[in-house]
Amino acid sequence: MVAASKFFQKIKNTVIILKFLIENQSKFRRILLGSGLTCAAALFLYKLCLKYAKNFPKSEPNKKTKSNPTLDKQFFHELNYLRRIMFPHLFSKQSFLLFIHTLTLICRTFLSIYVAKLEGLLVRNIVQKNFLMFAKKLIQWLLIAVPATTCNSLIRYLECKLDLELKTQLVNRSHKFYFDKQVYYKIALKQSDECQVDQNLTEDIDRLTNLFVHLYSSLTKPLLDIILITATLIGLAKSKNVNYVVPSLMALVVIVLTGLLIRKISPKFGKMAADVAKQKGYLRFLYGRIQTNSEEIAFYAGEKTESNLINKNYKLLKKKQELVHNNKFWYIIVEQFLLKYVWSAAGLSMISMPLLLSEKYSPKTNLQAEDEAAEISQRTEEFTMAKNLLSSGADAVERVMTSYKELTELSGYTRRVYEMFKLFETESKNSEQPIEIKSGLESNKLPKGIESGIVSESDTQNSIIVEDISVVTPNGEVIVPSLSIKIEHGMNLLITGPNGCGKSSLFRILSGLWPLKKGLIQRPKLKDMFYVPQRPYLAIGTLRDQIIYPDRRDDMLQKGIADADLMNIMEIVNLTSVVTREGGLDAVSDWKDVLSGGEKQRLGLSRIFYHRPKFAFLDECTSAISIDVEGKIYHTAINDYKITLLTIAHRYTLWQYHNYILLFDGIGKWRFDELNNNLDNRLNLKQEKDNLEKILLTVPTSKERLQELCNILGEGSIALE
Ligand SMILES: Nc1ncnc2c1ncn2[C@@H]1O[C@H](COP(=O)(O)OP(=O)(O)OP(=O)(O)O)[C@@H](O)[C@H]1O
Repeated sequence: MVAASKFFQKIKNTVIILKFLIENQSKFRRILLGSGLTCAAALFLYKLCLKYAKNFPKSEPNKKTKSNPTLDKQFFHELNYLRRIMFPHLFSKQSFLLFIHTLTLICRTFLSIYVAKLEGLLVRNIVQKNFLMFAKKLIQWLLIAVPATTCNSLIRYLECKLDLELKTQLVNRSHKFYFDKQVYYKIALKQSDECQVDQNLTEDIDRLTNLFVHLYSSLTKPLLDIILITATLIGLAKSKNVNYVVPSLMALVVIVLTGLLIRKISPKFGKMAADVAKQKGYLRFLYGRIQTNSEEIAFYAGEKTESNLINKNYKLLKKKQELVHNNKFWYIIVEQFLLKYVWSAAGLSMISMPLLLSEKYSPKTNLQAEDEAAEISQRTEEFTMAKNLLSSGADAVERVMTSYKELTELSGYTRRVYEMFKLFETESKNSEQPIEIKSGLESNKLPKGIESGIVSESDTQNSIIVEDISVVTPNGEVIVPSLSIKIEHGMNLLITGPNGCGKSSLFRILSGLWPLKKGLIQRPKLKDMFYVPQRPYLAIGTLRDQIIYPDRRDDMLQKGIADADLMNIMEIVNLTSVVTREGGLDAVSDWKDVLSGGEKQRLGLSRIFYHRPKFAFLDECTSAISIDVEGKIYHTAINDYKITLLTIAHRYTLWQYHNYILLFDGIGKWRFDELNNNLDNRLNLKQEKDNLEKILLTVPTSKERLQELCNILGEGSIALE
């Protein structure tokens, strides 16, 4: 109680001193004193908040070496990179929309000033009881509402339109990169939680353009408002011969100090936004995996493991989002205190100052009652107008300041989208394009100075020539150091060897999916080579689309192929019953789920009869097909369609359709032999080898059992000696 009374006594004394000081100073000194006190209070507040800012909940420390997205040089560089995509040139549609948007924003500002003036006149006429003028101004007020509301709606419409246009620009450019030179595949190879292209392509681009357009409006219009309103207020003060320098300085000091403070205490919203987006992307990736592998997971009853993983990651996302909300909670308290209350106090002081302190507005003793009424109404008009203008100005400055939060958020999305484009660019640059040749290329004529391997392709090439190539995985692991083979058209090649010896990798290199690190490949163009994997990809669309993939119906018609031809193909692969069952070639279904494993493989094989390539790479694509249908397909492909088959297979039943064999030993060596002459003999030897392998594999367990029996019987054994 004693302390409280002492505190109030101190305040009372300070007020008395201040009152004394104010009353005994000239008006100019009073103004100086007022602004000095304001500055001191602002500085005090600044220091207080800085102290508080030290205890501000900070975001988690960044474990990675990568810099956090903030408003630095890097951010402006990244934004400029994206700006060049969003606004391709000065006279683009996007620039035009931005121009119109800016014009509308300018119009809106002029309208605001006009409305503030009109409101002042309305109040003046009320105070003067001038009904006629009041009614006239009221009609003017209603009339101006028409362009004002149109302007407001137009601003929002143009914002949405611009947002959509900018998004389209970014999406188009990213699709161009993504699908060019099979960048999507190269990115999938390095798929990690660092690289979330699907999240980048959908949510991040969306948020980026939203924030960009929103920030443009909430920065341009307020800045324009500030300039025009300040000019109008100064003009008003000048016309009334009122001191405007001190209030302006006061406003400047308050704005700068609060601005600095807000910047200082602002948490790293940019990094937080990027973290949340990344975590969302990862969660999305996990959900996607469950959908893709639902059957396998269901067979294993792996729900618990999967749900644990998802729950764990959801908790992480929740934690990251909570961090943002907690930071926003504290930040908004300080922001609102500074921008709403401190500013209002400063604004009220600024407006009242001319009225309270100016000589012009001091009460005059010798005025007539009528003159006094006129002066009061004029004062009211000016006060109302100044108050309106000032509050619009304060709103504008507040919007600029609160944009800081969004600006840091924008930096987060800018970083993510920029990094996605850079990744696309890098992968696209790293893709080696085959050299197109008209006649054969010999290794002794290879261009000098090229360290990687060379792939050459031509329309007339009727063979696949592989000269001293290395089979190297994208991780740089050498599987086969040197391989040289020549496959002429008509030489059906069987490729075999243990798991992981590089069979499929050879196909990947021949198809250009993996880069060739060493050696020379001469091959036909990709359209003359067709790959059929063990699990064929089934596209979204009709049954017809599955057979002709990746062609579309238009391409099919252009090639002069009719549905009847497709039905013939279905006959070869024994799928006519499926066409009938599913309701014809136009039937649409989720083919991945409605077809059996064997049906999917047969559908995958039907594509070689549609595309009729020179060479077909068949990668264990008949493992689920019955032997008779497999035979029919191979027979038709080789004899009727003259397709040269390169088959990876472990099944002996397929040997008979091939005349050459490439055998990998699994430790980097290989053998290339003719199969025709000694096929039966070779098959017999192979079977004998397999049988012996089976027997020898059981030897250790047989020995153990024999030893046990000897122990029980108390006898010895010659086999154990
Ligand atoms: N995308 C990849 N990135 C890195 N290494 C890979 C990739 N794909 C395959 N490999 C590795 O390359 C090696 C050869 O794989 P490949 O698929 O060619 O084997 P394969 O001979 O076809 O085996 P299988 O008979 O089991 O299909 C394996 O050790 C495998 O781990």
